[in-house]
Amino acid sequence: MSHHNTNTAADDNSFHPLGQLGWNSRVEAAFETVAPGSEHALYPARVTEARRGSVGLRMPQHETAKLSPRVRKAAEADHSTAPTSGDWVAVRRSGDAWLVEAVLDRAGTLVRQGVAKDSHDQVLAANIDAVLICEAADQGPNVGRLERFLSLAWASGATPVVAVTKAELAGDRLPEVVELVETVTTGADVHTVSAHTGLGLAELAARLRPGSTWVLLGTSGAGKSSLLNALAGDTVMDTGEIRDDRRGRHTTTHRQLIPMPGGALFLDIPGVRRIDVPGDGSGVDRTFADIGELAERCRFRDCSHGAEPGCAVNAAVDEGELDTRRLERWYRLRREAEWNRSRGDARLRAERRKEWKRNDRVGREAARLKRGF
Ligand SMILES: Nc1nc2c(ncn2[C@@H]2O[C@H](COP(=O)(O)OP(=O)(O)OP(=O)(O)O)[C@@H](O)[C@H]2O)c(=O)[nH]1
Ligand SMILES: [Zn+2]
Repeated sequence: MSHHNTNTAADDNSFHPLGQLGWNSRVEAAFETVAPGSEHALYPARVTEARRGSVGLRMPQHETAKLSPRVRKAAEADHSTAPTSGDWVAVRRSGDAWLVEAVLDRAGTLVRQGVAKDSHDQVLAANIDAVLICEAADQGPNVGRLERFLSLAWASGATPVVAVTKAELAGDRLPEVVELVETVTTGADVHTVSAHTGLGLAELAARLRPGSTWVLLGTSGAGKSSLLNALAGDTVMDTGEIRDDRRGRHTTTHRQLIPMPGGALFLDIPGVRRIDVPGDGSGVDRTFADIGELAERCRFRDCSHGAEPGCAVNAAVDEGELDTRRLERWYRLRREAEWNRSRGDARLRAERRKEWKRNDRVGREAARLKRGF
């Protein structure tokens, strides 16, 4: 397959030993903020896999590193600071082992909100530039699901790109499917592709800027693995049939940071299918930017788009420019985002209360010892 890169990298890092892993001037600057002040010799590395208490790394060779006491403690206090897939870290040698001394400042992060009351937000992937959202042409499309993936992607700070996969299976319905997808993908580009026929692959490959880091989102069976294999021109991921047939990984090496021929990288992170809307609501706002624009034209600044006069949102619905179902989904996702945030706040409050109680106890204990009884 040929690869045309229409976009040029902001800085050419192909000469750098870590250039193949997405090293760039931003990461270099982040590294420079921790390295000189350290008493140890520090080396930069990229996390490919987060495990319990340790991480898999590329530097550029594969290594495993444990967390330094400081990084471990910080992670215990705030889970979101734990090194995660895609993170750049500073490591040092300690005997035979590598130790993660610092997690470098992140750019885009894909965050899954804690679901249980006491669970923390989980950073699924760090330093991602783009999210490729896959939606199969023969299964809907499910626009509500797409909006959720888009909200998550926008909130990450990365650029979402939508792939309508398995295009050839939609037959005559394809234009209709793509049109429907486009009604909910304001601001995101849509590519119609087929891993089987090769349709649209060169155009999509052209989007994969060298050194950029991508994450795949999409429901099970959407064709993510097949698409990645087709883009790579190689079997880099197991696809549905193989998994079903052999109940094991077929690919020779399980690579979590998968290099594409053009120099882009795909982070393969397990368990990204369960999607909750990020609490800050910014992702939802970006996803529904079309409605946001309409709302700006309402007569009242605080219009609730109910029965108010001069409501531009309702006018758009009346004129058939805005689907009421999309409007309802916008309300629902905003409510969810709001709810998630308040829940997060409640959790923070509870944590703080616990900490105060602990400090109180420690203080009382110290006072008791001082009094000598
Ligand atoms: N006809 C056709 N089938 C496809 C295409 N892409 C993928 N498939 C099939 O769709 C099924 C699911 O594809 P996968 O690539 O495994 O899907 P996935 O999104 O990686 O699935 P999970 O790993 O479960 O999330 C497989 O049986 C593929 O062969 C395509 O372009 N055309
Ligand atoms: Zn209004």
